[in-house]
Amino acid sequence: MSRARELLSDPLTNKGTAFTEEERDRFRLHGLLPPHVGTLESQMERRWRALGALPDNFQRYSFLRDLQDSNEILFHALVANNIEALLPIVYTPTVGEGCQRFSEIWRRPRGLFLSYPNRHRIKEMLADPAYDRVRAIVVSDGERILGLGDQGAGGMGIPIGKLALYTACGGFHPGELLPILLDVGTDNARLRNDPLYIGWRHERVRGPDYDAFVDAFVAAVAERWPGALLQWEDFAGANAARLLDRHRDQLLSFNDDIQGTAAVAVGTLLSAMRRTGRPLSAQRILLFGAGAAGTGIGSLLIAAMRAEGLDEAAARATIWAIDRDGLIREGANQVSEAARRFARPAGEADDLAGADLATIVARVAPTVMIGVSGQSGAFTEDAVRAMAAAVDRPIIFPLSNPASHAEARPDMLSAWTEGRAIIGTGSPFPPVKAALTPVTQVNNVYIFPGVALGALAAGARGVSDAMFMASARALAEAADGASALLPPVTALRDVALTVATAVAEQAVADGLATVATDDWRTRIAAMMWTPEYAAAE
Ligand SMILES: NC(=O)C1=CN([C@@H]2O[C@H](COP(=O)(O)OP(=O)(O)OC[C@H]3O[C@@H](n4cnc5c(N)ncnc54)[C@H](OP(=O)(O)O)[C@@H]3O)[C@@H](O)[C@H]2O)C=CC1
Ligand SMILES: CC(=O)C(=O)O
Ligand SMILES: [Mg+2]
Repeated sequence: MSRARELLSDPLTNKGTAFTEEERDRFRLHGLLPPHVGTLESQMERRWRALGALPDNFQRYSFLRDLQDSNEILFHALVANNIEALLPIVYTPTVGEGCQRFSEIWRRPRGLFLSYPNRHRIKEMLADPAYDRVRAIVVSDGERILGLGDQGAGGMGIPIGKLALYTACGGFHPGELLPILLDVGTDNARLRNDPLYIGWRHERVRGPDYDAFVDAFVAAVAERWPGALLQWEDFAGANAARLLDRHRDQLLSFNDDIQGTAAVAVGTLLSAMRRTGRPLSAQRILLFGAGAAGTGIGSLLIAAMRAEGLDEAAARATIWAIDRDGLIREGANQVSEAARRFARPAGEADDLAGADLATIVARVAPTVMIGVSGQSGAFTEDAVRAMAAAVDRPIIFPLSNPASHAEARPDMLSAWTEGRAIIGTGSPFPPVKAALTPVTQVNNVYIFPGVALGALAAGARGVSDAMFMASARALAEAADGASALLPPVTALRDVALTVATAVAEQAVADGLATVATDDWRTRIAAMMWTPEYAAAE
């Protein structure tokens, strides 16, 4: 291929009409481009108009994915400059539909699909020199995509979307990022029977074969990119914590659904506490959904309360956890080991066996209710009214994604509580006029770009739980002065810098840093890339 065609076909080097006259002369681009020489700004304007003319957000998602695969710098400039409008498209909620319809809109390769039948070729697949610069990876096996369940190879939409935010918020150059999908099959029969499905048509590989595959993947990543960061994303409940525990000492890694979600939830609650002047330890917290996110939030809450002076038992006593078969009680439910930590003592709540949410709420009178169950409408009117009857300013966070799976809609929560509820949602919703406190988007996007940036800046040897606690505290502080509980999404880049600074400082305090500086904020800010064209070479 001629250098001219190479430059145009690689999304990292393609500038479209923005190639200069000098570059057109030098690389023989004349004729392959129309004569007009554009700028990044004029290109953004053209794409912005084209986006506005599309009929719905899914079409916009598809358009943006095409743009990312043809001109990556322009894609990132457009996203970074219009984050409020485009976050709901490249990320939740629209990315959910993007995963469900991934095969339908498949155009060009992006990232790596490591499929089980190719398990003997993992090293070979990672070896491509195009990946020499990789510093951060987001990996999923597609089994628990948002609240949408098993999306098989279509789950690749999530690593792609998360990494777009590594760039928009964390200032990573896209050439340093690699989305990976571990294709171990799918138990979604609709996908397997879809003639257009792009993944491996096989039931999910499980057990020791699955573990051996993931082991080989992790070993290959550690060898290919020593010091790189691996973010685990949207693995199903049974694998999420297990894989993190198994591999977290082997390479720099964290599970976003467990740890990132915990940090954003705790950070948002700490922000609420800073306003009310009441500590976390004075709350009664109801966790609805005790999977990866729920148990992660519960554990970090306990750590935060212990820092406020409570012992483990007293901290646990503030938390009531509900899973699929109701309130978790000692010896009464079939739940994971992580969820068992939140079981209410035997005999304490036997009368709540099989009780619905409204009955549990009436009895517990929670001050905080957090939904991470993926169950749309689970926060019923009765339950919310019962909460509002006992608490002046109930804190209610239906965090499940996408918006269609939220435990309640904020306008309904506000109506049922006469505007008193302090509301946080996982996905963005339209503003609610009647809400006394503006609705906040409580999403781990406030955490993961900064954690990755801070950990890599510090050359950290691991990501500790204390680093997540530091990120939660930094987030709460960054929210001071904001009208909602968190800064607006337009401030996400600054939030990532603040979080990264706190994470790097904590890495030093934990003895995990291999880099030293007395000014982390300046050092990290200087590392953050802004989308702009480089001279063609
Ligand atoms: N806002 C944010 O930043 C984030 C939001 N989330 C969202 O949280 C949700 C859960 O994610 P995650 O924890 O990783 O998923 P998991 O599957 O690990 O956990 C979901 C838990 O909810 C339980 N559950 C299912 N149905 C009910 C029910 N009717 N009542 C009570 N509990 C129920 C599940 O039980 P069982 O296993 O038996 O089905 C499971 O334990 C998703 O929708 C996800 O999008 C996740 C991460 C970040
Ligand atoms: C936000 C996120 O990570 C999730 O919903 O899974
Ligand atoms: Mg996730």
